[in-house]
Amino acid sequence: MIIYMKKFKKENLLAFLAITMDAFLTVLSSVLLAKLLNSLVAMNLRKVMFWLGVLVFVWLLDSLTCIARDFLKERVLQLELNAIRAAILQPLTQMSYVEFNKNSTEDYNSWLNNDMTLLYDNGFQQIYFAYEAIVMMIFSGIAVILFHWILLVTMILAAFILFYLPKIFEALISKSTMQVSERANQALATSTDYLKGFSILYQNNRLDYFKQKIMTAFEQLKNVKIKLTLVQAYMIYSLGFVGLIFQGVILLVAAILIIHHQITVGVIFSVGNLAGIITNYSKSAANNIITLKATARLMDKYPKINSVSTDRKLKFTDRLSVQHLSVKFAQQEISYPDFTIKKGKKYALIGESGSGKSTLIQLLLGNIQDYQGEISLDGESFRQINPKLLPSIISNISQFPYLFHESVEENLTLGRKISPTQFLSVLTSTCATELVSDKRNISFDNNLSGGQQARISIARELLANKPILLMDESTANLDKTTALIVERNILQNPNLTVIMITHHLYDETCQYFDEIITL
Ligand SMILES: Nc1ncnc2c1ncn2[C@@H]1O[C@H](COP(=O)(O)OP(=O)(O)OP(=O)(O)O)[C@@H](O)[C@H]1O
Repeated sequence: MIIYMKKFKKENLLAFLAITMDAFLTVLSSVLLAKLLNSLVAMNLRKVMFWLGVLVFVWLLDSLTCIARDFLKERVLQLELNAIRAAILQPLTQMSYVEFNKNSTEDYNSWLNNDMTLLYDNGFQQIYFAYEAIVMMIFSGIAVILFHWILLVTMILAAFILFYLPKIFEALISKSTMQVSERANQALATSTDYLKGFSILYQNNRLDYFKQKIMTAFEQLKNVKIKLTLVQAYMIYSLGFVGLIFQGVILLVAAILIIHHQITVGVIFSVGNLAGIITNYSKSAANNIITLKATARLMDKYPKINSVSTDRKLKFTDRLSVQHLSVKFAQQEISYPDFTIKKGKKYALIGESGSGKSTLIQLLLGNIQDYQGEISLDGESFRQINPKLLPSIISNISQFPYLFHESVEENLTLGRKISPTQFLSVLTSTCATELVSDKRNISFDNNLSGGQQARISIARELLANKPILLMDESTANLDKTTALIVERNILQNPNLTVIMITHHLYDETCQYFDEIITL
């Protein structure tokens, strides 16, 4: 967290300055109370009026400082949180698909949302609160020494005990914070899962089950949150009690000093105030630091930036070969026949359901790395090639297109610069020209047919202009006439090497395949 605070040095400096100013003015107003009370004891109305005026001015200044403090703190807090979000996302832009899948999308979502709320409340805020507590105590200490050194010694003793007492609770709070983060992750994953599957449960009259599943996850979250609050409350209120005892002791010391004419009567007001500041802020500083330490641990789980460089450019010049390839899952082992995919040729991949067609696609994409046998690209083993490089030469069109809730155009370009000629040629070959003429700027919100979505996802991959194209039942959602046109255009493209999984080999397109691989 300190690293992120250092990133915004100037902004933090201003925020800390405003906090310091507020602490100074708060303590100053306490000291001024002594002046006011002493004037009252001396029955001097002019002086009372004067000190009251000064006090009101200090309060006004303090209110303005508080507005500035809140603004500056919030601004830097938001900058820091977004910098952490960027640091969570950065490694994702550099990792392989296998590494990305080590965590679920719900995990990532939870880190970017739930964890940021925890880091905001129990992390960064606590640093600013702790700093506020420390400067309050320092200023109060300076103010107290103006009255009598014995008061300062008593207050330091109180502050010391109140600061170290909460250590007893540290481990418990740390454990409870981690539990809250984990349960929040799980609740988010469950609610996302059941909300996505709402239509299935609706059709099956199982909406009670829908509610019950989501609520069970939130019940578990509720329990750990209550536990965390309870542990924090035990700490805060037991310390509060000890703090009150110390305030009593400090007032007693002040009373003894007044009786012995060591300090004036008016000081009692200020001492009461300053004792309150010191005891309250010393215990809250301890609480802030413990909560902060517990929360900072959250950041350990985020992926770190992988420093392996990926400067190498991968090329496909001749062939992709598979030899003695097999992959083991818990329940079964799938073995593949040997085959060679030659540059520019077209292959149909057929086989019964469960024979391993989609698994082969995942192997060729480098998304499964635990396999036996050999896959090689132009004679180089896949095991020697960084899997992150494979997407630069291989496109994959799945049977289940995913469209972002953006315009059709953005779904096609994904922010890439594409020449109008290439754009038009790809859209024509995928029978998708009408989509860009009519719906180019509409935002996708499940308002396109299955066939339209499929055509957009096919066009999107072709626009990437990569030499190898893997298709997993990609035209299954299209009517036969359109499917035939799209398939034929792809199969007739001499620049593409195509491996097409299909359950229906049409006579019309059969002639374009160079080989049929049967699993
Ligand atoms: N990640 C995995 N973990 C365990 N088993 C898996 C995994 N992926 C696939 N399988 C199993 O491997 C087998 C082959 O699955 P795959 O999806 O490759 O078949 P397919 O030929 O594409 O089937 P279909 O034509 O029905 O789509 C199936 O029995 C499946 O259960």
